[in-house]
Amino acid sequence: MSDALVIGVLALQGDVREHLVALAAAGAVARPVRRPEELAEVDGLVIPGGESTTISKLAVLFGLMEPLRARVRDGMPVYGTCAGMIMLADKILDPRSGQETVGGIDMIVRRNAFGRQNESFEAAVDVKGVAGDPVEGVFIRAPWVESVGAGAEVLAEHGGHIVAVRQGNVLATSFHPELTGDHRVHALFADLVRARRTAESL
Ligand SMILES: NC(=O)CC[C@H](N)C(=O)O
Repeated sequence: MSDALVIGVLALQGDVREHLVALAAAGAVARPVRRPEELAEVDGLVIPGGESTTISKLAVLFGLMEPLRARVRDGMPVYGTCAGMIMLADKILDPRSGQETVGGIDMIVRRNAFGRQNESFEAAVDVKGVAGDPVEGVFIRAPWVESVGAGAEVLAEHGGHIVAVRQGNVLATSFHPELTGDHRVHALFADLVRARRTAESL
């Protein structure tokens, strides 16, 4: 087995390329994942921003929904941004009919909570676990987290709303660090993936 840390990006829809670049900058071998066989080969996975209803539908269509749930249950580290955060919520407050999630974080999210596309904004966000200056948060039709259960840890808030959460190896942010050139959140995630791999090989 090679020593390289292999992190996939779910490549059904959304800003896949930006995550591949950010993960490579964080020291991982980054690969797009579209098929269950590709999912089986990665140490960790990013679910990008995009449109959660579309990603959900395509995940079912490509036969990825159950394998995704199984790997998350099994402890594979996963990081979701924006639509990806929605995919990792155990519950959506306002799902489109038939919209499913992978789940993994005991939280309830509200889609498009920060407003429409033209109300997108940037804000400095202090993220627990990211040292130094606040992260520049890019919010694009972003969800927020209405509430978290006991197992989930809030990592950041903006305007009184929860915008970053972690539960075990599952990490989610309402905003898009992959769009800023600041790779500290991806580095934090790569550390999670590395720690999990080390734990597994003991
Ligand atoms: N930038 C984004 O990922 C937007 C998310 C989108 N509003 C959704 O519901 O999936």
